Amino acid sequence: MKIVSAKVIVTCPGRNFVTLKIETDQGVHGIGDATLNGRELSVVSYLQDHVVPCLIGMDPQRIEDIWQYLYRGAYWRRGPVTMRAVAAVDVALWDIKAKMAGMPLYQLLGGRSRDGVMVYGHANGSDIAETVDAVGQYIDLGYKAIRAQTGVPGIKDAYGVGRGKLYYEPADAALPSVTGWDTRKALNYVPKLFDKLRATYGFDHHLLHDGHHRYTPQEAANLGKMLEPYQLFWLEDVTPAENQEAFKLIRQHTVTPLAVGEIFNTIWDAKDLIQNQLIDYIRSTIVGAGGITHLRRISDLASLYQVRTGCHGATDLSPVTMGTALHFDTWVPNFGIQEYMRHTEDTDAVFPHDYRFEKGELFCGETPGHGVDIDEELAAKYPYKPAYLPVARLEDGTMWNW
Ligand SMILES: O=C(O)C(=O)C[C@H](O)[C@H](O)CO
Ligand SMILES: [Mg+2]
Repeated sequence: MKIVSAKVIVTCPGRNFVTLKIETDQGVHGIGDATLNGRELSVVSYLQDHVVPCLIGMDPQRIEDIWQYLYRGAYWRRGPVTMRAVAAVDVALWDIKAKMAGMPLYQLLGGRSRDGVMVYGHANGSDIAETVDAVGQYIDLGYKAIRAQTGVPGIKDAYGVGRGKLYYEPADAALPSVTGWDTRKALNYVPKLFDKLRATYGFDHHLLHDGHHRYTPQEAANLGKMLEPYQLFWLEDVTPAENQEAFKLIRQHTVTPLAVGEIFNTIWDAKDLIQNQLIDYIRSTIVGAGGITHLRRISDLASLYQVRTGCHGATDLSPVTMGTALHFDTWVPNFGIQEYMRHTEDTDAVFPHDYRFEKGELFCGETPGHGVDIDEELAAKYPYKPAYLPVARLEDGTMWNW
């Protein structure tokens, strides 16, 4: 069996997506997601110019060997661009293998560990009252777990506050828009949100919050401690994870569960945090961390330390990643939760899929493969549009972490 073509498809049905379609001499094709939000074309070039020429003629059944070829063989390892390209190939090959076997992907991974996959949605509002209402709407939709982000008085365009109700899309301008940040204001305001949420809705639902890399370790520890009475499911990315020692300080001061890893690319980014039991949930997902082949290694390491998975699932991860992640979540023994930001109708039409939402859970389908395809004719109607993630500055103009 041979790979006869590998095509990179860029489409923007409301936001940009990069998709790799691999075709075989047996007429079976597979697709993988390669989207890197705000830096999409770098992965397009990596794939088109440097990966596709190597793939033609290879045996698509040799998933592990091709993974090693692309990872070791490049000499330059890791990084978001490389690992997204590797992920796209890997997922397309798993899709092909599962189609050839006539099985939904979760069966190939080892079969079902659960019926449905608990997801969390994103509730947000410009202030506490609006966010409390938004959380109520998610509860009404049947969600069991909800991430709550609020605008903070005095902070311009605080992280996580969208414009529509169920949709949130931060990559919104042809050049990065400038948002603000003020830790003091956030530390005074965010705990009040969770106080109000628990007073309004009680403790039956899981609540989550994303610090989006904004706090110093000491501030993060303080926030975690202040949030303890509200029993969060997790506090995410509360400080940047480049310096993983920082998490020791946070851990010493709070029992609020910690989640990290949506910007990690490999097991090497996560290894120390996991082995030192400094986090409770690992956020890496299929497209970010080298596909099924590599994410499986990360989750196996995590399982040794009772760290559970919490795959990233923002809108910049295409339905291909979502569908694949759901097969992974359905199998993975140490599953925690899956993030679920809904895609727009236009996106869903470009990527026909068989997963479905019901009562706070997502269910992968039984179609052979990962259950997601691309309508190339429709995709061609939505040409690429430059769109950047915002940047953040403090009040005095200092650059901060968005
Ligand atoms: O979904 C989350 O938790 C995020 O932090 C979303 C990220 O900002 C988004 O994926 C960036 O592209
Ligand atoms: Mg996040």
